[in-house]
Amino acid sequence: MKDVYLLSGFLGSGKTSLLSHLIEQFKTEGLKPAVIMNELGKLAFDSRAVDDGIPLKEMLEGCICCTGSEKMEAQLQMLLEGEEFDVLLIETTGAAHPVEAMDAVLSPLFASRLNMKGIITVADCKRWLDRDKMTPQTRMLFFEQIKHAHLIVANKIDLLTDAEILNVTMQIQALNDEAPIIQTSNSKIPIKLLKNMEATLHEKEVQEAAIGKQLSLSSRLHKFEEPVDQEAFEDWVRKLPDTIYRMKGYVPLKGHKNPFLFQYAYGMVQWLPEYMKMSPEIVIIGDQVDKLEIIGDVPND
Ligand SMILES: Nc1nc2c(ncn2[C@@H]2O[C@H](COP(=O)(O)OP(=O)(O)OP(=O)(O)O)[C@@H](O)[C@H]2O)c(=O)[nH]1
Repeated sequence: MKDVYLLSGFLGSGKTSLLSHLIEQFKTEGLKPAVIMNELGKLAFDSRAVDDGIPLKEMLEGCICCTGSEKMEAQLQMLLEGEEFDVLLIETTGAAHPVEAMDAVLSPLFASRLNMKGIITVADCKRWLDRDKMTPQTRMLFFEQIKHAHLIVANKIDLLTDAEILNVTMQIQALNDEAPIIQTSNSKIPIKLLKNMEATLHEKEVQEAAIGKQLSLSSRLHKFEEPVDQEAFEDWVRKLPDTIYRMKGYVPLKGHKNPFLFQYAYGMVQWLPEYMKMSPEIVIIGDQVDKLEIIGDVPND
C-alpha cells in the first residue's frame, strides 16, 4: 500500500512550499514520492518545485473536485501502472474543497493500493487576520479547508507579532480541535508529523461538501505584449481589490532581458530573476477577475 497525502489550503497559503519540503524529506529517508498537482488556471507553474526524476502528473484547468473524479482516477491509474514510487503527494488547487478532492482518491479501484493518510491544510495566518474582507463564500471555503484537515499548518507566522500568532492559532484550533496544529514559516514541517495521520471520512461530510461548487472564484490568464515599468506595475498591484487572492507567472519588466518570475499572495509581492526567456504571462485568481483592468492591458482571449 502506498500512503497518500492531500495538501489543501487557500490560494497562496504555502502548499507548494510544503510540497518541496516534504519531497526533500521523503528523499532523505530513501522514499520516492510521486506528485499530482492540480492548477487552477492554465500555467503548469508550480511544477518547477518538483525535481526531475519525481513522477509528476499535472491536472490543469479546473480542479480535482470540479472536473469529477474520472480525470483524477486516470492520473492515479497511470501513476500506479507506469511509475515506481513509495508515497503520493497530491496538491489541490486553493479553490478546491478538500473533502471532495479526497473523495476522488478514495475510489474502490485503488482501495487495495492506496492508503489515504489524510488532509494537510496550510492555513495562511496573515489572511486569517483579514478574513472578514473575503466574500462570504470564499471565507467559507477557507474555513472548510481548515475544518476538514487532519493536520493544520499555521503558516506565514513570520508576518505576525507574537500576540497575533497566539490568537490566530487559538482561533484556527477552535474551528477544528481534533487536528494537531503546527506554526510555521514557509510551511517547514518535520515529516514525522505525517506518520501518525489517519484519515477518517464520514459519509455525512461528503454530502455536505458541495460548497466549492458555489464559489465565484475564477482565474484569468493575461499575456503581456510589452514590457511594463516595475514601479507602475507594483502600484497597480497595491490598488487591486481585496478579492484578488493570487497571481503568479512571468512579467516582462522594462530594462530587463527576460521576464521576471512574479508571485503575489495576500498583498505580498515577490520577484525573482529568470535566466530563461519564459512566456510573459500571469494567472490571476480571485472573485470576478473578468472585470479587472490590467496594467498594459491586452486580454488574452
Ligand atoms: N512571508 C512568507 N511568505 C510565504 C510563506 N510561505 C509561502 N510564502 C510565499 O507565499 C507565496 C505563495 O506560496 P506557495 O507555496 O506557492 O503557495 P500555494 O498555496 O502553493 O499557492 P497556490 O498554488 O497558488 O494556491 C510565495 O511567494 C511564497 O514564497 C511564509 O511562511 N512567509
